[in-house]
Amino acid sequence: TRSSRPQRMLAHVKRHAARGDPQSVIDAIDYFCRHKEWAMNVGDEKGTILDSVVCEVSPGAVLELGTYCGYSTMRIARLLAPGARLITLEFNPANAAVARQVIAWAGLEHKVQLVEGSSGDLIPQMREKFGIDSFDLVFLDHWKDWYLPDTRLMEELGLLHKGSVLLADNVICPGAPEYLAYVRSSPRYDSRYFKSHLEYTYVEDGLEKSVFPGASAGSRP
Ligand SMILES: O=C(NCCCOCn1ccc2cnccc21)c1cc(-c2ccc(F)cc2)cc(O)c1O
Ligand SMILES: [Mg+2]
Repeated sequence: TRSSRPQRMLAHVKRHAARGDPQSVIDAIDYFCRHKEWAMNVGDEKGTILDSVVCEVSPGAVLELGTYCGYSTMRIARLLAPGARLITLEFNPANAAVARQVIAWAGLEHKVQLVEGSSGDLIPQMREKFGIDSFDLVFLDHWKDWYLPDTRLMEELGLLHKGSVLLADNVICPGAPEYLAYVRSSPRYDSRYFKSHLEYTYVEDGLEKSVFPGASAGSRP
């Protein structure tokens, strides 16, 4: 049967990127998506904003919701300090299989734990299964209408601490209106919009960065 777009992307990576060189894998995917076939990676423009937030937070524990082909996974993992951990969740097994190979080609598999399944099922298992107490950074890039319920779930499970950062992709396109309204209105978050463009296009999109000031914020003194 005909190959999938992620499979063609992986073939392009293996042909054009150097093993063990994350930047060359990132560049190969950006080239593929800009000049051959568009794909929904966060991309180079929003990617530099992601990079700057990762460097600012210098997280010990990161959760990524939405691996897809592993592009943002690599952007984050290549900037992590030794010993820091990135857990990434992917719902689609075929995409997960491609992502594992992309991450391995970049030589970043020892920094990344890719878990297949739904965030709603896996987030409640973070402590028991992965020994995670809380996350310093969460990158939301999965189903856009799941951003808010999953954020509420992480709050309720105590997986966010004072200063935890939520960074959400696609808050304009495709859009996450209920999530945006929540993080921008809740006294529980200091939220800021980084205007950019939908990956590899001129359409507006952006990232919303929301800092969790602590569970007590917004409750009665
Ligand atoms: O849809 C998008 N991403 C989500 C994928 C499924 O994610 C499912 N998924 C992955 C883990 C996971 C865990 N639990 C549940 C669902 C879970 C997405 C879409 C576009 C886009 C923009 C314009 C268009 F014309 C067409 C598409 C751009 C993006 O940057 C995106 O991220
Ligand atoms: Mg996205």
